[in-house]
Amino acid sequence: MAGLFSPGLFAGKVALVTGGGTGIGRAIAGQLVELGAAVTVAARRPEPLRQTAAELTAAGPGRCHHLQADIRREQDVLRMVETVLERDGALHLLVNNGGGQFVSPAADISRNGWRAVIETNLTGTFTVCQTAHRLHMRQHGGAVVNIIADMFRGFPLMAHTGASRAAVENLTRTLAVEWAHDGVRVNAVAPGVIYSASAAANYADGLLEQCAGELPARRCGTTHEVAAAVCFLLSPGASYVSGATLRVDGAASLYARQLHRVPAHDRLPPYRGRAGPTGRAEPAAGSGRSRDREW
Ligand SMILES: CCCCCCCCCCC/C=C/C(=O)SCCNC(=O)CCNC(=O)[C@H](O)C(C)(C)COP(=O)(O)OP(=O)(O)OC[C@H]1O[C@@H](n2cnc3c(N)ncnc32)[C@H](O)[C@@H]1OP(=O)(O)O
Ligand SMILES: NC(=O)C1=CN([C@@H]2O[C@H](COP(=O)(O)OP(=O)(O)OC[C@H]3O[C@@H](n4cnc5c(N)ncnc54)[C@H](OP(=O)(O)O)[C@@H]3O)[C@@H](O)[C@H]2O)C=CC1
Repeated sequence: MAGLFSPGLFAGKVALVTGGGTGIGRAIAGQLVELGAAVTVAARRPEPLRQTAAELTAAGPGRCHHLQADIRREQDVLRMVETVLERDGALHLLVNNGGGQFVSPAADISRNGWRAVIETNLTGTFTVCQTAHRLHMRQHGGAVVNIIADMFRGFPLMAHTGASRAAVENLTRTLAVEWAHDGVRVNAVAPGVIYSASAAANYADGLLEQCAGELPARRCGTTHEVAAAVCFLLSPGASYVSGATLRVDGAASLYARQLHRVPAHDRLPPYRGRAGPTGRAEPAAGSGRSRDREW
């Protein structure tokens, strides 16, 4: 992406990227460092964080620190934001990218599985936003980008992530209004199917490759394409953009194909009003059989 944004665009800016050790978060942190920011990447596993911070700092011209934190733990979030403020003296740019889910029919998601995803994607994102605002942005302004997902038509087989990401989109709009007078802009980026090592590993059996040929773009997105959108929203070029969701999906959210295919069935009989002259209901439209189930 070299050359897309002005060199030094984020010089003197302090950024925090959750989930910044891998995949999309790493690409976002990389572009911010390339544009001069002092970035902290935070997540649970220390090794990817350490490696990312070392590689990005070596590449410069900005620098990258790392910090272990679980966004589901309030104390971790407080320590994370306090550490950035103590070390770098400010927090101008926040990217809530840390998150995850698993593939499961809604009927089979355990209560704990549901809670794990909601607490990570929704409550974790809220806690980080609220803490960053309380400790710094309320007084000094800033820009926030929340990473969500393509849940605009629901998210069959990932109900927990669909619900949590839709909630974060709504939260984004609320915060954009509530925090406007503090000089804080809050936006969301909704990636479509993005090729990351984690996505490839978690969506097994070549699912991503299979998806690629069925997307309008005929390929998956790259982590760098998501990062470029995030950098735009964080930049002064987006100074009048707040409460928006930018879809980075090559039009996939407008296209019919989903992870889940509805099997052939005739379980949704039509309502036909009063029975006809025979007193008997007509057969269901489009079905050779009449199920005429009532409940
Ligand atoms: C042609 C177009 C078609 C479109 C097709 C689109 C397809 C691709 C779309 C891609 C969209 C998004 C992609 C990504 O986000 S990729 C990268 C994100 N990374 C991850 O999601 C990481 C993997 N996930 C996790 O780490 C976990 O799922 C979790 C988020 C839950 C992490 O929580 P935690 O570490 O706390 O997890 P625990 O192991 O403690 O489990 C907590 C409970 O959750 C249950 N669980 C966890 N994993 C699964 C699973 N795979 N299946 C079922 N249940 C799971 C676990 O059992 C615990 O519950 P119980 O105590 O009740 O057992
Ligand atoms: N790839 C895709 O197609 C899409 C991805 N997304 C979302 O974009 C984000 C990045 O995804 P991607 O880069 O593909 O996958 P990754 O798995 O590489 O990124 C998720 C990151 O979140 C971190 N994370 C997870 N749980 C927590 C937690 N409790 N506290 C702190 N950090 C946490 C992970 O690190 P660690 O496990 O060490 O904590 C990891 O670095 C995720 O939120 C993902 O759901 C949305 C739509 C599509």
